[in-house]
Amino acid sequence: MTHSHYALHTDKYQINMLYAHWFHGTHNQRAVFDVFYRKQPFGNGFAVFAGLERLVHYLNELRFKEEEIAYLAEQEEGYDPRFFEELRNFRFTGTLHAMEEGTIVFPNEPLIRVEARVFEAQLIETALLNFVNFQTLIATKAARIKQVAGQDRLLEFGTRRAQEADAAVWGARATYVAGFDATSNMQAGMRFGIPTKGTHAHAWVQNHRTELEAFERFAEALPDQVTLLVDTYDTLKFGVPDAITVGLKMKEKGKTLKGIRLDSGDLTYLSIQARRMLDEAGLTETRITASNDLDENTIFEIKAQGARIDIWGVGTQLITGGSQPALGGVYKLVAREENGELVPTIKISGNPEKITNPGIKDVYRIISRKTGRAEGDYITLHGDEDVPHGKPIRLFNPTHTFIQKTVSDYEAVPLLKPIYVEGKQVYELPTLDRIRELHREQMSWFWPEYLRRLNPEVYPVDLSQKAWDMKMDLIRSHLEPKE
Ligand SMILES: Nc1ncnc2c1ncn2[C@@H]1O[C@H](COP(=O)(O)OP(=O)(O)OP(=O)(O)O)[C@@H](O)[C@H]1O
Ligand SMILES: O=P(O)(O)OC[C@H]1O[C@H](OP(=O)(O)OP(=O)(O)O)[C@H](O)[C@@H]1O
Ligand SMILES: O=C(O)c1cccnc1
Repeated sequence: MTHSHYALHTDKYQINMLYAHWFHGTHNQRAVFDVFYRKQPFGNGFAVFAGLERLVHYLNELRFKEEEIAYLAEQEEGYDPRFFEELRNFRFTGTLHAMEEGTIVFPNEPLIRVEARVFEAQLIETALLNFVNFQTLIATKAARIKQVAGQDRLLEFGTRRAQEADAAVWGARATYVAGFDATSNMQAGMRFGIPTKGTHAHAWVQNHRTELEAFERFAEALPDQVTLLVDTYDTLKFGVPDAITVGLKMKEKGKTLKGIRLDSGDLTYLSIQARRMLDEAGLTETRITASNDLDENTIFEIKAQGARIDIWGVGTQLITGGSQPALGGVYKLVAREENGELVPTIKISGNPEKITNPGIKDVYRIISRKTGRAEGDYITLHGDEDVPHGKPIRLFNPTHTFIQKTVSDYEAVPLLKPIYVEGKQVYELPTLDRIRELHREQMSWFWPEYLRRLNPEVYPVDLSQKAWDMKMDLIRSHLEPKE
């Protein structure tokens, strides 16, 4: 979990490009990069942006230390030692705009825009994508689970199955951004102020002669926070009756058995039976938690079957991304310095969806004043166009341009916020609770058809006419034969 080697948390090709820029004296030229992704994760209609706080920590701490420089000096590339002087003075001095964490985001729009010396902008690519791709993926998975869970409580249980320690901690934070209620990870709790929850393992029961003895001793030790795991031997025959025995004894002492946890078998059937047994014993306040390889699909299914589950503990499928192990976010050069001016650049591909959107751009969310709902996201050229305020604008799909609509009477909400201006952090990181609130507000801006888990409608993300014209001009200039 150490952050001390942040500067080398990068790919070798970045160092080699830094070196080659330095070698040719072009390292101070400015460059602009956009971060975006192309394909929705999990077939979802949106993603939940996360990773900014980690990125800010990284940029603030980014320095080359002597031991890192010594390591670079050993490399087979044989870097000129004068290059290391440049690295010793390395600081992030660039300007960076980003979406706020918790924002609902869509493919092909800039989530982050980095404008810096190419020397800095190039180095940070790898770490930036590493943070944002992972955290955005996990926040999006959490949002899908939150959507099916409704008012039920959601606990993040994934640490033991996460892809190592950082993923567990920052992943837990990402799930909280998107609506989880608590985590079992104590470090995430302490560092980020996320509520923590815990029941007990099968080992506790196995460590006693009988299940009843195990339950009694656990309840004696933690009388105010007891949730008993009831499936070690036989859930309905022994586990629930033993829990009821303990719950009734606790009641006599004025205490409440907070809950039981089901961790195997048919969770619908077992929860219905367990609820009936608890209610018949008068333990109506005892809540039922379920766990066991759950995800949004099993939770949806189990709820639809009429299960009586109040709390869902979700681990593996959440913290690893389950069916989708990575978000394919990319970092693409959109402008470069030439004769002191920033000029747009493009990456052309045979696949129209892979052609990049050139130039320095802003993103606005167009909110209808009449409905309060988002009509589409509108990408403009920075500084080139008036922010559209009230004037009717035409939204057209950048790949399928015949799909168009005109929108008037709207509010244009800028989504890219200044985070750094010339190396100075100008954005105060919000509290995690504020981020959750922002996320909830944002969800309420969208029609349900864009948010649904299965076959969602595609939300429009459109280029302004000028941004579109620039793209077309650049494509033409690259594809026309040169004299
Ligand atoms: N009623 C249900 N409908 C759909 N899926 C369910 C239902 N109940 C449980 N599941 C899910 O079924 C999957 C596998 O459950 P299964 O019964 O095979 O394993 P298990 O109970 O853990 O087995 P074991 O008793 O060996 O531990 C889990 O992902 C679980 O969440
Ligand atoms: O199934 P997940 O969604 O990943 O949720 C976490 C799982 O981790 C624990 O099992 P494990 O077998 O590791 O330990 P235990 O002995 O406490 O059950 C817990 O009981 C859950 O089943
Ligand atoms: O508290 C729990 O029940 C728990 C925590 C982590 C993993 N599985 C279960």
